[in-house]
Amino acid sequence: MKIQLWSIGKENDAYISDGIKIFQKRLQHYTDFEIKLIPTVKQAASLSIPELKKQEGKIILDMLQPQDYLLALDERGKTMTTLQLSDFLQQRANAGTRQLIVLIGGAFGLDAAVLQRAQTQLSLSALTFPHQIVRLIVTEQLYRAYTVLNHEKYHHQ
Ligand SMILES: C[S@@+](CC[C@H](N)C(=O)[O-])C[C@H]1O[C@@H](n2cnc3c(N)ncnc32)[C@H](O)[C@@H]1O
Repeated sequence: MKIQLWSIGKENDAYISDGIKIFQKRLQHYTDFEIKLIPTVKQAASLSIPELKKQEGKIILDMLQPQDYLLALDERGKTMTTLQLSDFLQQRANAGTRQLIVLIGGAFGLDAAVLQRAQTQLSLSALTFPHQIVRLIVTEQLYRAYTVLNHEKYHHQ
């Protein structure tokens, strides 16, 4: 199963990109993993935040293939333990999902139409994190989940 991490926003700051590189490289031992950054829609004076989110949402919906499984990161979503995340990944692979899109919103979050398209909305916590930090957490958590599936000594209960 291919996993693509899509994230709205600018390039990572150095302190984030160093961490992501470490876990991305490790994760790639287990699965085909790619990160795609989607530039933020420029906030023109006439564009309200809901309009901006809608435009970003349209871009994402156009990028998605009908058969893609969309896992959207949203603080109001459901929480999972690391073991549940591993089970989720195994279930997706067993179900024949060819491409799992893990999506992180921009500064104003994800549009309602995108959240509706998502088969799963995942919350990392009730706290709001900056999207760059979410990129790092998600990459590490995917790596952690794959070490569980591969019985590697990384995750300790
Ligand atoms: C700065 S946050 C956006 C906050 C926005 N005000 C909202 O209500 O969604 C940017 C993105 O990071 C992700 N994010 C931030 N905190 C999160 C959390 N606790 N759980 C899951 N995703 C989170 C979401 O994808 C969110 O769209």
